[in-house]
Order: sequence, then C-alpha cells, then structure tokens
Amino acid sequence: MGSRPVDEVLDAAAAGVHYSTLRLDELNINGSMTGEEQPTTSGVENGHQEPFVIGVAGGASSGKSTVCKMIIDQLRDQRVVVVTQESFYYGLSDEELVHVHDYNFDHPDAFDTELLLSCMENLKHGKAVDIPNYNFKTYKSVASARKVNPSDVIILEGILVFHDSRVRDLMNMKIFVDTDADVRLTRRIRRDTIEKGRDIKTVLDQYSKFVKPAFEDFILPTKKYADIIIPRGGDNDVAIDLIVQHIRTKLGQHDLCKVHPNLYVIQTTYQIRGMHTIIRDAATTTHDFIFYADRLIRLVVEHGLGHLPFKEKQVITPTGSVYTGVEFSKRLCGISVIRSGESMENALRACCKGIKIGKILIHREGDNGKQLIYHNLPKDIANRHVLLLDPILGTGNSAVQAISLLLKKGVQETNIIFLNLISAPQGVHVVSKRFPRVKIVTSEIEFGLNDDFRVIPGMGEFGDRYFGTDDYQSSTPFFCDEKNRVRLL
Ligand SMILES: Nc1ncnc2c1ncn2[C@@H]1O[C@H](COP(=O)(O)OP(=O)(O)O)[C@@H](O)[C@H]1O
Ligand SMILES: Nc1ccn([C@@H]2O[C@H](COP(=O)(O)O)[C@@H](O)[C@H]2O)c(=O)n1
Ligand SMILES: [Mg+2]
Repeated sequence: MGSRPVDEVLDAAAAGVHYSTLRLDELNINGSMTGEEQPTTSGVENGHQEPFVIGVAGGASSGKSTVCKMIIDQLRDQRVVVVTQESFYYGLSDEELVHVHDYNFDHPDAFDTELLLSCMENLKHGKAVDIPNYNFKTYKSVASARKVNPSDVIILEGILVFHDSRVRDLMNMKIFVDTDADVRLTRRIRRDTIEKGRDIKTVLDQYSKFVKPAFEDFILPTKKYADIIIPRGGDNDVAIDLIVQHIRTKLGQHDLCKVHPNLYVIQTTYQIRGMHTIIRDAATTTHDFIFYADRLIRLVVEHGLGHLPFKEKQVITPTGSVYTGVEFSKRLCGISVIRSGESMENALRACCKGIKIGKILIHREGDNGKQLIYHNLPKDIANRHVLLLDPILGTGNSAVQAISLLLKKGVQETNIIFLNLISAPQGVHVVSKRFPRVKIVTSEIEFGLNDDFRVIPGMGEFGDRYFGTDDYQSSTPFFCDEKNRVRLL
C-alpha cells in the first residue's frame, strides 16, 4: 500500500468508513502511513509485526522490577508483558532442600534456560505460553502456571538474562540496571527478611558465599552486552523516559496524548489495572461489575472535574489563619448518552451536589449511521460547562452526534469535557479532529476496534452488563481462539 497523508486517513475514519483498518501504529511522525493495511488487531496477531523484546539485567535488588514497572506505567497504551527469569528456577529435590543453604541460586545453572528460551521464542512469534510459577518459600514451582499472552512489548528481567547468547539474541533492547553494591545489599536484607521471612544471618551468609561472587563472575561480565546502562535504577527518571520514547519510536506507535493534547488518560496504578481486569472479565458477576465500574467512573469524574476553571478563594480556618484555595465552578451540568452514560450519573451527583443532568439518545443503525432521536437538556446549557458522559468511546460516531448537538445548543466547544472509561484510538482521532477543543478524559486507551466496530479488548455491552440485562453470566463458557480472542460458546 502506498503512503497516504495523515489527514486523509483521519478523514476516512471521520466519514465512518475504514475504522477497522485505521491503526495508530500505521501513522508515523511525518504523517504518512507505513506498513500494510491490516484489520485492527495486534500486530503480533496479524503476523506482520513482531513484539519488541526488552531484556533487563542487573544484580539482585538493583531495581530491575522497579524499572520494568516504570516502563510499563509509561507505556500505558501498549500491551506489555513481563517475564521474570525467577520463574524458571529449577525446583529443588528433597536432598537439595536439606542442604538449601549450600545451593547457589545465583549461578546460571540454577535456571531452566531451555524452557525460558522456548517460552520467549513462542512469545516472540505471537504464541501464548505457560510460564512456571516459582515459590521462593518452597523452592519449587507450584502446579498452576501463569498464562502469558503475546503482546506488543515483552520484557524479560532477571539477574542473568544476558548470560545465554541465544536468549540475548531474541532481545531488541538490552538494559543493565547498575546500582551500587551497598544499596543492593541493604535492599536485599530488607526484602529477604521482610518478604521472604529469612533471618539476617542466612541472608548475609548467602550474600558472601554466593550472591557477591556470582555477581562478579557472571552478572557484571554481561554488562558489556547492554545497549543502555541505567545508573541508580528507578531513581533515574530521565533514562526511563528516553527508553520509553525509544520503544514507542521502534513500535511506530506514538503516545496518543502527545498526538492529541486534548486527551487526558488518568495516571494508571495497579489498583486501576486491577479494577479494569475485573470489569473486562466476561466471567465477572453483575454485582462486581457495577462495584468496580463505579469505582473507576468516580476516578474519571473526579479527574474531569479537575479540568474545570477555578476562581481563587480565601477562607479563614478554625485556627484563625488564612487559607488560599479555589472555588468550584458553579455553571456546570452533566449530559449522559443513554443508556450506558446513565451509569456515570451517580458518580457525578456524588461529586457535584444538585448538579443538573440532561440526556441524549442516539440510535445505532449498523455502525455507519447514527441518528440522534431524543434529547432533554438544561435550558440554559449554552452558559454551562458540560460533562458529557459515555463510558465507551469506540468509533466516535455517537460522540460526534452528541457534541454537534451541544454546539448547536450554544455550548462552547472549550466548555465540553467528554468523560469515558475506555477509548479506542479511532474514536479519539475522530472526536479530536472534529472538535479539537473538547477535552477527552479516559481511564484507559483501547487497542482498537474489531470488524464489528466493537472496542477491543473492551468489556462487552457496557449498559447491559451494568444494568444487568446481559446474558454474560459467571458460568458462561468461553474459549480463546487461535488469535487469543475470547469467543463465547
Ligand atoms: N530507587 C529506589 N529507591 C528505593 N527503593 C527502591 C528503589 N528501587 C527499588 N527499590 C526497592 O528495592 C527492592 C528491590 O527492588 P527490585 O526492583 O525488586 O529489584 P530487583 O528486581 O532488581 O531485584 C524493592 O523492595 C524495591 O521496592
Ligand atoms: N529460592 C530462591 C531463589 C532466588 N533467590 C535469590 O533471588 C535473587 C534474584 O532475584 P532478583 O529479584 O533480585 O533478581 C538471587 O540473588 C537469588 O540469590 C533466593 O534467595 N532464593
Ligand atoms: Mg525482581
């Protein structure tokens, strides 16, 4: 396929066609399309783009896991998976267990490198794998393996991940976390006594007998293979930032927030990821779905309110001091897009006492045609800031209809904040292109749209799941097809 200017691609999307072929990773910074036109699924699944494999090595407690977490947090709109070398420790035999203090866990032979290699090769070729689940207390792998799906970015971290040349050769980027030996020892003492329940004498004995010599003999010599050496590990924000930028460039994917300055994705945390994991799970009960969706909606609403203009205000505290703060904007209303947007009304009411909430109903005919069929808006809406509520931004068609109506009613574009739980890049492009001054606040960016214009990975029909009118039950059987898509039986 030849190059197409970026505007043309976006216009095609805005016209309601080609959504399923618009991929952010086809847009390079110069605004041309790169690569084959593909349906909107993972590059891995399409077989045209291998995942980007990053190796993170360094001494024990140098901050490898911390660096990985920081990279993942910054790559928030990419699918990233971390594989740790620790998962591939050989289990100890009964005989070895008796003499566990003589076992060298820092020697390359302590790891099942053949199994690690085969898992990494499969992941690199887009196949899901089962990663062993190693238990540091029993010194054995537990029966239940961890299923790891292919992703855009695979991070392999561990003390000796650069030791075997075959493993190194799978890596697109090699990072060595270089932290002072005293710092590593201090952290190790804290971690092994608190988290692993070991006594300090055992920790120090293991350190001088095995950990320190192995660092010098096996780990430090692999530093020469690193493309990037990060001094001070997780404290080195600049290095992490540069690494993330490089990964994005290599993937041909650019931070949506940089492409669209009107887009605000709330800072992710493991709590937020955990809540998303629950509401995206097809097996989650209606009760749990509502509970966790409500928690996430509340976060999005609070974040959205933070974008309203404030006036400075001074108050006198009970100690007689002056506190200089701000005053909430008063001319505000919420507009929910029926039906799923109504699920966001309670959170808005809980944050803004007595707020007026209007409604818009858009009927979906197929997916190219969307028709506005009902609206009930506050009469003075033109003078208000509007929080537009819809948990899912997919193609952007409904949003365009809703925002067009608000503008027709005299609302200023800059006074509209569109609140979503999840947003597909296609929808973000479409809304931002038409209404660049509308702020979009969301909690996660999706991978894209499938051939039926549904958001993927998504969470199904939000309204049905929230209001309990769906047929997803915890017992609903499903399977993952060859492309790792969930199929209901
Ligand atoms: N920059 C840092 N400042 C303070 N503590 C840190 C820092 N980096 C890591 N830690 C702590 O040190 C311990 C080891 O870090 P971790 O990232 O797990 O190291 P590794 O994976 O290399 O063993 C953890 O308890 C972690 O919270
Ligand atoms: N049963 C085990 C297995 C490993 N170790 C130590 O873990 C360190 C590697 O983990 P990092 O997160 O620090 O990379 C390594 O130094 C092993 O000695 C252990 O103590 N017990
Ligand atoms: Mg670690």
